[in-house]
Amino acid sequence: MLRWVGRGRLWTFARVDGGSCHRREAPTGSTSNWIRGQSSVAQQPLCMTQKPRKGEHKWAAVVGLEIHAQISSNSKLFSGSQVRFSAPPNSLVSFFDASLPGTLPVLNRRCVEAAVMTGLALNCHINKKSLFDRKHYFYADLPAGYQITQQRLPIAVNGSLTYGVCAGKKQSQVIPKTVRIKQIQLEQDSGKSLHDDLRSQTLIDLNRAGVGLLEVVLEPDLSCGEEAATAVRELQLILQALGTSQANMAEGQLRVDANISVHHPGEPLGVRTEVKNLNSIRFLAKAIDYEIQRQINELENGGEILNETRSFHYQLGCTMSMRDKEGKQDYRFMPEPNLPPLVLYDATSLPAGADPQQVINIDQIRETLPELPSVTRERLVQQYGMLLEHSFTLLNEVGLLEFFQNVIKETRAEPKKVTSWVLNTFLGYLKQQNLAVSESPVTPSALAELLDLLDSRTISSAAAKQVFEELWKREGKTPGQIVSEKQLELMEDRGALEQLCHSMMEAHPQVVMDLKKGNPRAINKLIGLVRKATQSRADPAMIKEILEKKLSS
Ligand SMILES: Nc1ncnc2c1ncn2[C@@H]1O[C@H](COP(=O)(O)OP(=O)(O)OP(=O)(O)O)[C@@H](O)[C@H]1O
Ligand SMILES: [Mg+2]
Ligand SMILES: [Mg+2]
Repeated sequence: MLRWVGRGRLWTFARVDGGSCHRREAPTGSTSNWIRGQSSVAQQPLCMTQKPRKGEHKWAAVVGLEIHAQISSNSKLFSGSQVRFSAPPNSLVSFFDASLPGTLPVLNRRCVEAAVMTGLALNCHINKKSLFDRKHYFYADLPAGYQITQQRLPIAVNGSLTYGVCAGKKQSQVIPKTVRIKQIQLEQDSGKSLHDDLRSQTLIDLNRAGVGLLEVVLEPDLSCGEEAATAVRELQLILQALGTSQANMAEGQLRVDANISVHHPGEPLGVRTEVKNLNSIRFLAKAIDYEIQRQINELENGGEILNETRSFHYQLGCTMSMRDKEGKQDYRFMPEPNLPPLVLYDATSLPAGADPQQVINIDQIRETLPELPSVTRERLVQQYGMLLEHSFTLLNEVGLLEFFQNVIKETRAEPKKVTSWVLNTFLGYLKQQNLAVSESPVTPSALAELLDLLDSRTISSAAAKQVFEELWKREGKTPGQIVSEKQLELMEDRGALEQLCHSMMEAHPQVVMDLKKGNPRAINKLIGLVRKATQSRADPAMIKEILEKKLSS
């Protein structure tokens, strides 16, 4: 472990016991409910349909995001060191990553292909020639004193990202929105500083130093935390579908800087603050909404907004100033002298007889683009007749779409029935116990078998719920075994059911009276009583038919 003594000043290389360094826990938090309005009542975003708070109507908020996504690649952007999360500190560091003199960068082809693929998926123009620059700043986890990035001429520009925000009474309406993408640039990640406040020292881990990043810079088109959260979630799904980044925020593979300002509508944009390193979608939304409100309050009280960098304190739920009010940092950008321009080809420019191993062909990458989340949602709506908001839920929960598709493959039940069981019952149980899809005790095959039993009218839907509950107990029994052990088969004996209906009517003359007086709810009461008596084994439709016949005779 490298030790940085006296935070911010001197630093020396020293070896410390491997076990003495602890990863600072990244703020976690479920991202599962991100689309359903994250903001607390105290921090309502301006863009929502609720009544604005006092003073808010005079202000418009502007949000622009810089999103850093770690590229899924076996090795780093300019060195052959492995890329792996949670490896022992400083075990994945080449001489180049540690900036030893005389080492030179060698561009990783995979990272370039990932950037092109992401650019194409985000409707960007891919620059056939892009350049690398050095961005200088001093920090202990940046051993070279500069980061190689693409400031002057990035690999992709002028794209767009379309996402859907839920609205309406039950949030069941999906409003499509688009945010422009200014550029996507390739750059190196920095190392990690691990602050040990007890011993007043900072430990440096260079495993992350030099990992390839895609910086996606959005134009300031967003207007509140919820919009930002939804856009980032969509980008996350796109990156995961492309396989260009695992984009797991809890593991720091996707980090967001949020630039925020407020202004009076019709007037120029206000001064922006930048809230750095937000690594949970929930906190991103919270931080933005807090910061918007803070700026409004500040300006309403005669104060001014400083162009400063802030951090979000996720326990207190507020943003705090990180750096001095010294204006914009001078990064002393300069061309990277050790890297030539990055040249890409397409059908129009590919030299005849070019070795495919030596060139990167944009058209070829375009052909390998997989189905993107927006297309998957449309397909789900078309193929299975589900509501658009249901397709959103299926994609939002990690692994849920795959689970759904596996159930569909194995069951004869109608897709609508499968959708309802997966989204209501299955997801409901998962949420209640805070489990991920991969941790579910119920497998797709088990649910498919259960739905088949329901479809073939072997069991009633109430009995199916009972079977599901049993499956959830992880006792290793199949739905068929549970049904026969608990004798849950639908009651086929019509004579016995008629008898039961008869005695139930005799035992509850008041309900029968109510029914005769025209109270439509009374029949449900009788059906309920009969079903209870049969432990939900009787078909409610058959009970209803028998009762109606008896009542009219
Ligand atoms: N007035 C504004 N209010 C809110 N966001 C803004 C405003 N002006 C610009 N932005 C956003 O700020 C971000 C600027 O990012 P960019 O990478 O270009 O520069 P930077 O923040 O100065 O540099 P760095 O990469 O060092 O953070 C963009 O996402 C842009 O949309
Ligand atoms: Mg930037
Ligand atoms: Mg910035």
